[in-house]
This record gives sequence, C-alpha cells and structure tokens, in this order.
Amino acid sequence: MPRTLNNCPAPAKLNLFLHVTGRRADGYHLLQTVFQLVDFNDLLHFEVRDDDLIRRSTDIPGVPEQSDLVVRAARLLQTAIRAKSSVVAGSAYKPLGANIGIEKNLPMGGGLGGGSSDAATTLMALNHLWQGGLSREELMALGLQLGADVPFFLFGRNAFAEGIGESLQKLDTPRLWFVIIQPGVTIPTEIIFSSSELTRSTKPVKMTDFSIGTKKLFGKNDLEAVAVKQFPEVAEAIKWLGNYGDARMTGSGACVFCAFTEEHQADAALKSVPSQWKAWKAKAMQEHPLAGLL
Ligand SMILES: C[C@](O)(CO)[C@H](O)COP(=O)(O)OP(=O)(O)OC[C@H]1O[C@@H](n2ccc(N)nc2=O)[C@H](O)[C@@H]1O
Ligand SMILES: Nc1ncnc2c1ncn2[C@@H]1O[C@H](COP(=O)(O)OP(=O)(O)OP(=O)(O)O)[C@@H](O)[C@H]1O
Repeated sequence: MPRTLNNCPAPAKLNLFLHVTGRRADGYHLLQTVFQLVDFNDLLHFEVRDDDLIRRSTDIPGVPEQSDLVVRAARLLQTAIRAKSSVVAGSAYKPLGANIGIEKNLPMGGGLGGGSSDAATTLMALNHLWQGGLSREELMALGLQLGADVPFFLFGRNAFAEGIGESLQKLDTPRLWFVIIQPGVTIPTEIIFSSSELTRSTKPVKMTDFSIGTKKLFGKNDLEAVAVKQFPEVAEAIKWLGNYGDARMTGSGACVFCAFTEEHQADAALKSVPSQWKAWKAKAMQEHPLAGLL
C-alpha cells in the first residue's frame, strides 16, 4: 500500500457564465453555471501517519490550520471511513492520519475555487492512500458539506451545474486558452451573494443552449455587477481585458478572464498585461488530473 502521494494538482475552475436563478429558504442561491477546469493549480503532498492525526505541514497566511478546507476535508473523510468500516468490518478498524503539504499558487478569494479544489484533491488522495473505498458519489456528498464548489472538482469533468452548484451534467467545452487577471483585491463570496443589489431572477437556460464563439462567451456572470460596484479594480481589469475579447469575472471574483482559440493570442495578451496586476495563461482541461484515482 503506498504511503505517500506527492505533487497532486488541485486545479482552478472558471465559471464560463453564472446565472443566479433563485434563492433557497436557507439563503443559498440557485445557480446555473458552466464549470471549466484549467491547468493552473495548487500542488498538494500527502504522507500517511500511523496515528490518527491530521497535520498541515505548510503554513498558509490568513488560514489557520484548523479551518483549512484541506484539514477539514481530511477529518470528514476519516469520520466517514470509520462509519463505513464499522458497518462492514466490525469494530477493529484503526483510523490513519496524514501530513499534508500545500503549495498555494491559486489566489485566495479569487473566484477560481482554490480552497474547494484543495479540499477535493484531499478527499481523492486520502481516500486512495487510506484505502477508504468511498465512491465518487459518496465523496461528492461529503464535499458538499465543505462548500458548494467541492462536488464539481470531484465530478472530474467540465460541467453544466444547477442547484447550488452540486447538480452536475458533464459537458464538452472547446479547447480554449485563457488569460486570467487578479485585479489586486480579494472578494469574500458571501459579500457578493448577500448584496441587496444582486439580480436573483435570471431566466433559466437549457444546457443544450450552451455554445461558445471565438470571441463571445455564452450568458453572463450575475455576480459581476455587484462586484464591480464595490470593487472598481475589477471593473478596470474587465475593461482592459475587454480589448481582447469578451472579458468577465469568474465565480464571485475577484479574478477576470478572457478566452482565446489560439495559444499565441493568449501569449500576446498576457505580455501586455499592466504590471500592477498578476496574470496567468491557462489551458482548458477536459478532465481532472486525479480522476483516475476514483
Ligand atoms: C460563486 C461560486 O464559486 C460559483 O462557482 C460558488 O457558488 C461558491 O462556492 P463556495 O466558495 O464553495 O461557496 P460556499 O463556501 O459553499 O459558500 C460561501 C457563501 O456563499 C454563499 N453562497 C454560495 C453558493 C451558493 N450557491 N449560494 C450562496 O448564497 C453563501 O452565503 C455561503 O455562505
Ligand atoms: N486550503 C485553502 N486554500 C484557500 N483558501 C482556504 C483554504 N482553506 C480555507 N480557505 C478559506 O476559504 C476562503 C476562500 O478561498 P478560495 O481560494 O477558495 O476562494 P475563491 O476562489 O473565491 O472560491 P470560490 O470560487 O469557491 O468562491 C479563503 O479566504 C480562506 O479563508
């Protein structure tokens, strides 16, 4: 049985569009979105411990160990495996622990789903190392307890999502290149969703309506109007990137992106990004790099 899994990617997602179609009684919003996986990622390293401790071996400024989604994911998985083993194998089950290292590349509060992706990678890697035997569906149900974006990363394919983001249908998306700009602000998701100015009644679309042109993306991001009002930096980045095509925000921001059909077009745009912003080029991926673990 392997004891370590190193260099496990936790890729970013882009919301190619994001429509808010309603609100549930618990305050969570009903969405329609297309999730696109891209090859820009955090890297996680896992080592099995024979005691049942979960330790984060790298510090993430601003994220205490106990509230890190990676640590919370590992604990949740431990509990689920323990519950499953006690049903299947009686009481002899001894839980294992893990040391988890995180190389953070994805900006936090960026709308790229970094924390959620780290959590999904943790669930996949530790389910494998601990031989937990949980199915993809079981992991997705656990992931939903950690955040609305986590099930998508476990689903492992680009998807049309509904509900709060957990009802997923696989979708083939074009092999595009993206330029992603971090406009220098961090936006907490709940600030955008709780705004009284948020449009919550966009008319639902059908998945079959989805199409993507070379310049024009389908739909819009309903969270963008709220974000640009509160964070002019986001508006500025969208305006600048809009010179190259249809630029928009991903998720609840702050990052903005533009799609390109050819890599050299993305390179040209990336080269001219003003130096006050961090920016990256990313390629569309068809599948999560760890999909094979499940
Ligand atoms: C904006 C998106 O990134 C789009 O992919 C997601 O919907 C957000 O997913 P996430 O970061 O995993 O979100 P969570 O950690 O579950 O929720 C953060 C906060 O956002 C709000 N929230 C989130 C998702 C959703 N469908 N409706 C909401 O109203 C809730 O106030 C919640 O307290
Ligand atoms: N491993 C982690 N990596 C990043 N953030 C984490 C992690 N664990 C907990 N968090 C918390 O989650 C918050 C959101 O971070 P994240 O990078 O997922 O934002 P995001 O990209 O805007 O997410 P989304 O697109 O899902 O709204 C952070 O501000 C941080 O407090």
